[in-house]
Amino acid sequence: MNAADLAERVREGDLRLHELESHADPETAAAARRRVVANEAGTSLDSVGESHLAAADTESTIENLVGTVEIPIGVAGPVPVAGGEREAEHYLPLATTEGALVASVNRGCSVIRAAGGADARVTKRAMTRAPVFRVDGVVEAEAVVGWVRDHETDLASAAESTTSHGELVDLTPYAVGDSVFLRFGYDTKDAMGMNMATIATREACDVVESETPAELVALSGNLCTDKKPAAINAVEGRGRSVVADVAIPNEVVEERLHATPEAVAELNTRKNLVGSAKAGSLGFNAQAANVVAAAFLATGQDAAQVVEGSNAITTVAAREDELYASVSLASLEVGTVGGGTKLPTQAEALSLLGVRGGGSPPGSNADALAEVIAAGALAGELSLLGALASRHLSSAHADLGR
Ligand SMILES: CC(C)(COP(=O)([O-])OP(=O)([O-])OC[C@H]1O[C@@H](n2cnc3c(N)ncnc32)[C@H](O)[C@@H]1OP(=O)([O-])[O-])[C@@H](O)C(=O)NCCC(=O)NCCSC(=O)C[C@@](C)(O)CC(=O)[O-]
Ligand SMILES: NC(=O)C1=CN([C@@H]2O[C@H](COP(=O)(O)OP(=O)(O)OC[C@H]3O[C@@H](n4cnc5c(N)ncnc54)[C@H](OP(=O)(O)O)[C@@H]3O)[C@@H](O)[C@H]2O)C=CC1
Repeated sequence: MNAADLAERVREGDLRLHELESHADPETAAAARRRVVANEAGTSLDSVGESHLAAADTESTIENLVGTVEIPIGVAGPVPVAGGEREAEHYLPLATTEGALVASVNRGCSVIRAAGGADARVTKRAMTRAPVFRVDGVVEAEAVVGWVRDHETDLASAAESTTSHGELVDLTPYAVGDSVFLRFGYDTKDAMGMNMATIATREACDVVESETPAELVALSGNLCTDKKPAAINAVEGRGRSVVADVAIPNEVVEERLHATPEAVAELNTRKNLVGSAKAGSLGFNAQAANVVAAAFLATGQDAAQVVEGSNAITTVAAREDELYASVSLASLEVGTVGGGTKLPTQAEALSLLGVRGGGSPPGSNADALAEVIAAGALAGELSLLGALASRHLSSAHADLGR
């Protein structure tokens, strides 16, 4: 059946919009859906439908497909990074519609290059899922928590039976009145790991329910915390915790950022530390989310997790001959397998960074991705701090962003 006929059957109530793939190939189904939706809205979805991405290749990333949205992608760099896993110098792909962003990160990368490169380290790996259980009260909560502490190995065996890659590395119980939360943390290797951690935790919950009086209320009890601003992620970390730093000779700061090291350091204290504290912000940084979001879109990460990616602290210190700068991203959730990483353009962006697919050893590609994003975030911080210190922010955006 062709797209027009399928669209007609949907309009007649004979087929539901999300059932089209059962009656036609994925491309025809998407075309029919476009017709129905565009017709109802009295608009055109021709641009949305003009895609290089084959509908069949979107499987397991989308439902009710109508096409694609295009986001420009630029590159900043190359940015030399001496990471825990590897030393590399790559262009960082950034997908954004904010004029001046790539120029800014590019300038920051040029500063990092002139300084001889950034160091970066992943300091923690733990993708978390925290189910919530119902108990009678505090006495039962104590008993359940005690049982969980005594049976961590059993729970790890149950959880790890669902995956050949994931490892349970942390299990922290929290009791609140008649609720018990168990925050499971997994090393998910090269996967961002949210599906993996959720499936594994479901298995462990079955054991808790069969061996204790606790009753599962929800597999996610929001203490995980996924896709919501939360202090627990900023403090304990989630996904990968990663730090990047650089020491920049004073003359490079003055030449490329048009500000003195002292001015940049003072600005960082007043803006990123004092200002953020006064605002009650979880992000003690200037624009880490800009780089995280643009890198996430380019490389097929889950965009909603930019929320956690913005949990970053930027520190800057004017030393005798150099400016020390660092960015610590507490909860950067990235993968090089799974999710949107397999889509062709996103996979190419991962290839540009040399981190496409599973790493050897497993986890090393996702570590390297986290480290280069952290170095990119550092570049963004340096350039924006420079622009603010030299009063160039508004003119830069007037020139490049409108
Ligand atoms: C715009 C610049 C970089 C000019 O900076 P400049 O030093 O005047 O420019 P330049 O022409 O001398 O070039 C210096 C370097 O910048 C890069 N560069 C320069 N132009 C380009 C370009 N067209 N395309 C790519 N790269 C570019 C490039 O690396 C170049 O080095 P070169 O390669 O020539 O040796 C600077 O003024 C700047 O970084 N401004 C800050 C802009 C910024 O950071 N915007 C980010 C978004 S702001 C936001 O969303 C968050 C905010 C601000 O609300 C958060 C908060 O509250 O703080
Ligand atoms: N379920 C949920 O609650 C949520 C899901 N998501 C979505 O979850 C998806 C991401 O989940 P995620 O678990 O990362 O991905 P996938 O569900 O795509 O699973 C990836 C699988 O790849 C396998 N794998 C192969 N090689 C490797 C390797 N080198 N390292 C790690 N795993 C490897 C693993 O299989 P095996 O385990 O068998 O070893 C792993 O489970 C995204 O689409 C995201 O949007 C986001 C938020 C919440």
